[in-house]
Amino acid sequence: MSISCDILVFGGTGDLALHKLLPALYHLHRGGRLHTATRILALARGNHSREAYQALAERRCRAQVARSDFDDATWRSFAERLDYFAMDASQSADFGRLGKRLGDDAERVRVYYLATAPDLFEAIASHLRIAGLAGAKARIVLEKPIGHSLESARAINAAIGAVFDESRVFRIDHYLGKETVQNLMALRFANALFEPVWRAGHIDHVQISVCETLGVENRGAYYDQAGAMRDMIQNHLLQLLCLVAMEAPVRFDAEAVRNEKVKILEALKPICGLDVRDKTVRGQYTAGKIGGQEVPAYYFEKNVDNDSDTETLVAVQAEIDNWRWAGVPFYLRTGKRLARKTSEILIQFKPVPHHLFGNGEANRLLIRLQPEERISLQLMAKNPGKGMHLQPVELDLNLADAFNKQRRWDAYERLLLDVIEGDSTLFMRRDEVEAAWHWIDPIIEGWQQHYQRPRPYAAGSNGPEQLQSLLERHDRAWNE
Ligand SMILES: NC(=O)C1=CN([C@@H]2O[C@H](COP(=O)(O)OP(=O)(O)OC[C@H]3O[C@@H](n4cnc5c(N)ncnc54)[C@H](OP(=O)(O)O)[C@@H]3O)[C@@H](O)[C@H]2O)C=CC1
Ligand SMILES: O=C1O[C@H](COP(=O)(O)O)[C@@H](O)[C@H](O)[C@H]1O
Repeated sequence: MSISCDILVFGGTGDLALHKLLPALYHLHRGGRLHTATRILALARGNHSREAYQALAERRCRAQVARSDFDDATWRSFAERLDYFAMDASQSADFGRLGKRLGDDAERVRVYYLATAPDLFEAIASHLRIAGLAGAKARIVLEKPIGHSLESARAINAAIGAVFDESRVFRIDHYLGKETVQNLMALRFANALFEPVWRAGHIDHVQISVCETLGVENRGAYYDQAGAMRDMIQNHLLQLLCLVAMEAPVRFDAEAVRNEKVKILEALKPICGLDVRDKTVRGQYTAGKIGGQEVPAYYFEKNVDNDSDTETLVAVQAEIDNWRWAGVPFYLRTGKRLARKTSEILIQFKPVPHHLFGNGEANRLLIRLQPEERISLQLMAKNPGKGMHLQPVELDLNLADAFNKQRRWDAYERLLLDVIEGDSTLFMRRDEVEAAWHWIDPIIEGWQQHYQRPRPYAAGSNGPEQLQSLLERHDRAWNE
């Protein structure tokens, strides 16, 4: 059981809080992982009574949690922890009221989870300090994206850093909480097999894909300002790239792991000016069909500008200028309203130096994060019967089966527990976030300078033609 604390969720009536955070806290409660004295306080401007908020939370958790994991008695005991406080987080005076509500127990651990738009982050940190609520036992959790550029990220980080020292700042990237993402570290650093071939001499290229069938749902106002580059590449995909490419940390702790990740981000070869034409693809979905249902074009989504040139798909050919990876392309791709939902990492090895048995295919290691968690290694094997006819076969590990179908933790469960326990290994450090923006900003500027408008692609398709040509021109193809 973890330590006793107050978890305060700013933006407690929002989509993230109701869809992800509360279900994760419910699971932690159900698994006996929350201290009996831990309380959860949701904060937002709307006027809700405690009972009304609990009813709202119950409705959303019921819809989110698997039926077999939800029962009324557990919900009632969870709801006892749950309360609501109406306040405007932009108003300093409201933090005085909050302080009174919390009482003054300087020894109590407080977790402030900012599930609001990032333009409130600076004000919330400063108001917490003024109200005397940011003492040594307080921690702050920031949702991605941290800002919309290097400059704005620096401003947010500086404002937060003026109130909370870095060890108490938890910049969340929920991809780092996914089991298979952590398994990537286990695969690389707990097995001797891969290390000797995990380098330029043996690897032809790497693909990192996060493809979604969802559109922007009800997040049009945010997404139209952000686009796929800021929403996904700047954080989730670059974090995956770091885990694939980093050197083995000397210890599995926050500083050692993050030191190695930041070295990779700093070694990313800049993509500037006209490079964007050769090394990136932007797309935007038009009307189409997903699962047999008609869906509208992006520019007809709620709260999206009718003339929007925001990208809903991006692909980038990244390169890492260091000894291990020089010359190996890392193809990153993410998009909404694509034909299928899948998140995966493909390591494409080079072919054997001499083909003894005619043409064979090169080995590939596929690490699938979603929808199922599996690791499969494609090897060449002999077809039964006469002659040496080879065929690719899969050595396939389904992680759910390997662990007796134990319930897989949702990323937010793992990460919330880490925050409560004060372990920031799976969170982004300030310099990582800034190094990522340092690489992203010139690409976005290049698009603006060279008027690189997004290419249209039909919802339910595999993306625009240019997505395929990014690889085809080097005789490669996306794993479909
Ligand atoms: N939704 C998701 O799955 C994900 C979201 N994120 C990030 O999390 C953040 C929140 O996203 P999301 O939940 O979708 O957003 P929503 O718009 O659904 O929720 C925003 C929340 O903030 C509250 N709020 C807004 N202004 C104030 C204020 N001045 N004082 C107090 N509360 C306020 C709103 O309530 P009220 O208006 O009543 O005050 C509401 O509870 C964003 O930065 C987003 O990028 C990150 C990853 C995934
Ligand atoms: O952070 C975000 O992630 C989701 C995708 O997350 P997943 O766990 O479902 O793969 C994405 O839909 C959203 O736009 C983005 O903000």
